Amino acid sequence: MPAAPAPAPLLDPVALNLLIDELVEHGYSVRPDFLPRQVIAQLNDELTELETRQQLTAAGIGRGREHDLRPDIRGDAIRWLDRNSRAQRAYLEAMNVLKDELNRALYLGLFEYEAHFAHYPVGSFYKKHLDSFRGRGNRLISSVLYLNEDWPRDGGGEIVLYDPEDDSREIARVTPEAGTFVCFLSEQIPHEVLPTHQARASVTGWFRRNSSQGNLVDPAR
Ligand SMILES: O=C(O)CCC(=O)C(=O)O
Ligand SMILES: [Fe+2]
Repeated sequence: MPAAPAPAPLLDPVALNLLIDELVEHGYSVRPDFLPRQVIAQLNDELTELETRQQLTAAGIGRGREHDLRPDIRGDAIRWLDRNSRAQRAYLEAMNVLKDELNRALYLGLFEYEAHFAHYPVGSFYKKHLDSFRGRGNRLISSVLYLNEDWPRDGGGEIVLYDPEDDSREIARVTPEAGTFVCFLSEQIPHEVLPTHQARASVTGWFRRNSSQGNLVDPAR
């Protein structure tokens, strides 16, 4: 019996290498069409369904006890991934492959990935921020996967990345088009989400290293 053809890898090895090179050289990477279209479409359907059923929660800022709702700073609604669908598992599997590659190339000692769906309603935004405070954070690499197909030119909602040395200097502006994957060094790259003129769907996640302080393990969220 002829051997069954090997399934296509979830991540294209060439794209993976480009991502690592860009991350090392610039501190960020932008990769279009990073995952199979089907996975993106299923994640988008799942998020639409969660939104329709009102299963998303207004996002806040700060972690643990310092968590606070601040609609003047961020206006998205989120839900953490729970591996409850095939698409989520495919996505998390791809992030696991990426984590191993990052560890191999950058010796980061990453061992955990956390991610949530995010829905930005029309008019919402996320003001300029860092995902991790210098020295204190354990989020090392941030990732965003966009889910909206055919994002219009005037749709707004771009992510803007800024120079770590001068946070008024824009270094990249990316349209949130389905399949585009953005990642960057959490402790270094200030970024923001510009006001969106369309409902905007994404999966945001972080590769983390868990740092214990005394007996306290950092709260994951
Ligand atoms: O959705 C994006 O483009 C970025 C979101 C973000 O910065 C965050 O959730 O921390
Ligand atoms: Fe962020």
